[in-house]
Amino acid sequence: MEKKIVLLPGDGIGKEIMESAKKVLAAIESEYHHRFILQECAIGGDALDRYGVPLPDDTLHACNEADAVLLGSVGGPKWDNQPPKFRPEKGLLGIRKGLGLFANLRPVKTFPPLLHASPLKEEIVKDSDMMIVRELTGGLYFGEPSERRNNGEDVVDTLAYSRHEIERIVEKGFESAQIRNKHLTSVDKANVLESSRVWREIVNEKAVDYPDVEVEHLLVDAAAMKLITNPSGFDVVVTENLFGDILSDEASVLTGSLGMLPSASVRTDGLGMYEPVHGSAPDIAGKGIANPIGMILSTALMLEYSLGMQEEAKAIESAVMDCLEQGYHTADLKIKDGKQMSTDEITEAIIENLTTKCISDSICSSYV
Ligand SMILES: NC(=O)C1=CN([C@@H]2O[C@H](COP(=O)(O)OP(=O)(O)OC[C@H]3O[C@@H](n4cnc5c(N)ncnc54)[C@H](O)[C@@H]3O)[C@@H](O)[C@H]2O)C=CC1
Ligand SMILES: CC(C)CC(=O)C(=O)O
Ligand SMILES: [Mg+2]
Repeated sequence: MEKKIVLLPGDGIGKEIMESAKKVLAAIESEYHHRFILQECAIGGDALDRYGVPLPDDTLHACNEADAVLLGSVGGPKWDNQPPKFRPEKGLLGIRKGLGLFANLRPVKTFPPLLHASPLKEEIVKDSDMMIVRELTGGLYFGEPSERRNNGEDVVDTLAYSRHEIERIVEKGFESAQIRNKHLTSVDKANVLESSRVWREIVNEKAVDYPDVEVEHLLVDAAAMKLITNPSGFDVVVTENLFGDILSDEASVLTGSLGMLPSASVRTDGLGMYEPVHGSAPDIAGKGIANPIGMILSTALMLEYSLGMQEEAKAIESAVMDCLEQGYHTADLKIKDGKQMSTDEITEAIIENLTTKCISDSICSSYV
């Protein structure tokens, strides 16, 4: 198969982990005889430095023409004092909105070899397996007005949603629950926010169309607590943009590191942008120690969801698991034994597992 993929490395460790994704894609190409046409484009601070804007038109155009998009991460202290329109994060928000990627799917599943790497007790984290379905193109991150007033004495941000925006993400949540364990937790702040009360009404209306799915409503503060006291009680979580952003970073603690979590940002026609959950990690950027697993698993999600390569995606996931079982890990995972590796070393270890598995299982031959 021939597929066109746009790569948006971005800033900080985004550039480093994108190199890992490229190596994994090259291994998949050679093992499965595919051809990936890769086009690298600028976004975030990198785009600001090179073109003066965080999302150049050419980048958006290239992404629209592609079969899928892979993103590293954006942002960093260098651009923190830019005016709002010229912050790297505006580039990320702009590409999500520009491509209409309204649903951000963030799977959170613990890895058996890493149960002891979580700061939470092993018996608490051990059966965690959830999908956070986060609304991605509405809410506080996009609402207008968003500005300082009266010489900075007052400030306003706006949380706005249309019925349509809520309906489509809630439907995505129900659909995801139907193919998983048929339990949907809708997270809101309906005791305070009008937008949450409408959200809750829409969830209850939609529930009629999905009688096989059990629905539960949780206020976001209680959800944050339950996420770390009883994480295995969640199957699918559907929530608005800001709550989903915060809860997914919190949920990453179950796996041992924020660097482990992948995500898929999708719309209805199959185009998707795939990105790790974490940011550009300026504190470790340039040291060669970033954990590339969230990025590599995002690459697997891209193969599965946008490129129709389920077998290849499984091969990557199982190579990652093998690597963790062999005791290999990066410095962010607090593990006493095992072997600590750099970004490049662990990428090579994953690729070694991928290619060895391909040869020994002969799973690739059917794709020749
Ligand atoms: N999707 C994106 O591009 C996102 C961008 N950001 C941006 O990233 C910049 C830094 O934000 P922070 O709050 O520091 O969040 P962050 O997610 O970049 O880092 C938080 C902590 O997790 C660690 N970490 C994150 N990913 C890691 C990895 N793969 N391997 C090892 N350790 C990892 C970092 O070293 C840091 O200690 C900001 O400019 C922010 O706006 C933040 C979140 C998402
Ligand atoms: C940098 C933000 C715009 C987004 C974020 O933190 C995220 O999508 O996880
Ligand atoms: Mg975030």
